[in-house]
Amino acid sequence: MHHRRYTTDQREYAMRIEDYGLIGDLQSAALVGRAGNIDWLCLPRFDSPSCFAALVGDDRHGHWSLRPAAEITGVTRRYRPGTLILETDFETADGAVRVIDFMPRRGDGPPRLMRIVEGLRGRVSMRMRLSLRPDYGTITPWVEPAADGVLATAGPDSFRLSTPVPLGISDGDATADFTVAEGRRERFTLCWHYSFGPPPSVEDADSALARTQAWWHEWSSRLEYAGPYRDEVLTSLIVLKAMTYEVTGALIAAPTTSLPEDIGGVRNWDYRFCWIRDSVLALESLLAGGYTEEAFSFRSFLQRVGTGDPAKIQIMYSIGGERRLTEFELPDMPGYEGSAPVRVGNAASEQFQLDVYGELIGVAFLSTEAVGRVEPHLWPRWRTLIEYVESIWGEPDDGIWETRGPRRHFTQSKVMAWVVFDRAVRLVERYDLEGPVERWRRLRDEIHDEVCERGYDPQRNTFTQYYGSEELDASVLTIPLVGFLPGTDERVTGTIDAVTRELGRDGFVSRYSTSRTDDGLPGDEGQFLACSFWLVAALARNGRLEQARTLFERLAALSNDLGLLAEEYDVGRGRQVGNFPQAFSHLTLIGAAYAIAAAEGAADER
Ligand SMILES: OC[C@H]1O[C@H](O[C@H]2O[C@H](CO)[C@@H](O)[C@H](O)[C@H]2O)[C@H](O)[C@@H](O)[C@@H]1O
Repeated sequence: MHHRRYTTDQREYAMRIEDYGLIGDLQSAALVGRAGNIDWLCLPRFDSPSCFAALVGDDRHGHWSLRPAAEITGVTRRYRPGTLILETDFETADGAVRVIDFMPRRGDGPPRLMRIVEGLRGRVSMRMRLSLRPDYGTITPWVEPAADGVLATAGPDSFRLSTPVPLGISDGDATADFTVAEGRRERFTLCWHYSFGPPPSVEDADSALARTQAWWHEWSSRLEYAGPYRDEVLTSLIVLKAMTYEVTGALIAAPTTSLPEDIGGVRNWDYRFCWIRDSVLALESLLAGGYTEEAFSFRSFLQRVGTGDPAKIQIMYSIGGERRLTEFELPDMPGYEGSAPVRVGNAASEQFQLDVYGELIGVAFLSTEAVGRVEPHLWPRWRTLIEYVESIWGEPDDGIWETRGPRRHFTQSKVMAWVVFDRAVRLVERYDLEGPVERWRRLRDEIHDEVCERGYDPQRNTFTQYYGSEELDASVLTIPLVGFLPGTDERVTGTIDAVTRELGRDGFVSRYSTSRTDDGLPGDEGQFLACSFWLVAALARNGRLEQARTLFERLAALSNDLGLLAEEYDVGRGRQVGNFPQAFSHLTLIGAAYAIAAAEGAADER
């Protein structure tokens, strides 16, 4: 298996997933590699066709490289504290340079990606190549000189590169060779606009940098969390914020498509959509951190997309709220390290997943608790949804992992149906609302009894994947987290032990066994980081605080040098795998830190 390689004249760079950093402007995002290569960017939205897709292809599919021309002897990088402004320092024999990469928030302006090269020491020769290949690498734009740089046009898209550095044009690319001396700066601004409209005016890079930094600082300074692992929590919240499409309030699961869960395999999916599950859980983390604005903006998104017949509610939407996410493959795209197909769209959007109703009513309950009242126009909508769940909770579903195998009575799905009626009863009781509360109490208790009987194996003292199955599934680790059973219940203790034993690898856990569960797909996958963080939270609630801390720290150590986590970790290969960075991993990291904080608080009180 080969790594994707980056060549300069002297050296090849292998780009692992963790070699990338994220920058973004709350409407789209780019991945920047350690070698100064931007290999992924979609404009104008997260889910637009890419203009740089070397990440899942090669240099022919678009990239923007900016790095020393001579051999690089060392690379260090970091985010400016509390921001998404990335600084990469390159050491060479002739001196050192810093490349500052960021995407300023748009306001009324166009999408921009800015790169500032700063001389740190000596005089360093730099090489730049901007290779725009719109529509997932299928088009080479027409590139021509413009007043302050070049203009590249392809169909509806125009890109303007503005810089004082003299540019060349070759093979549809813009190129530059230049030298940066200590204390000097060179600036590059890439700006997108519709080719049929006028080119927008460009803000100067230094003031955009100052504005972007001030905005992120202000946002980060609002974090209301003083517990353990604060730095990791803040980084994760910044990642979640970066995945918020601020125009509509939707959140994406990850900014990439088709980074493989199994390197070389087919488990490659498009995550640039708004899953109700992932978004609700992310918002619970944002709410816990004191970020209420995002929660209410997402709630408005949900109100818009969820209008009408509750039977038509989808498990995911596009970030604009569109419903049709038709899945197709890009046959000419080789895939990350040969992991084909590269997919666009997501067929799981048509699945039936019972847990999403629990997440919806769960977040309705939480946001109500945050403000202490139910706005009168919301209760009729929530009640309609709760009544709809009365009619469907007994059906088999596709489950939280949205497997492409048969529908089942998944245990975790039923637990989330219990959440619907549990929160419904609490809403009526606490906020004096109208509703058939007696009927909901009975249903809540009926589902609880059913799960404890049919989703539980008394011989092995563990909850199982689905009714009557002997298979395990790490999703049942959420049982104590949603309040279905107390954390110290012996069935929870048994489930933690069984999942660790049977689904664990080197202390981290898989979602389920891909060989024993029919998920409709060939191949295997890595250890699912969200499940491993759920294990941390379950351990903390189970009174095993030391074990929880140790596992948290081992998981946090898997993050890259910038604190970013993909969906999974392949223990065998010692590499991050799956889409990157992934909201699910970061939001469960936050939940795990909060669970440890709560358990520490409880321990202090004893
Ligand atoms: O395992 C097959 C499925 O994998 C993806 O789903 C996973 O990602 C989602 C987004 O983070 C998450 O909500 C879900 O729980 C995960 O299983 C993929 O999106 C599906 O199309 C695919 O069937």
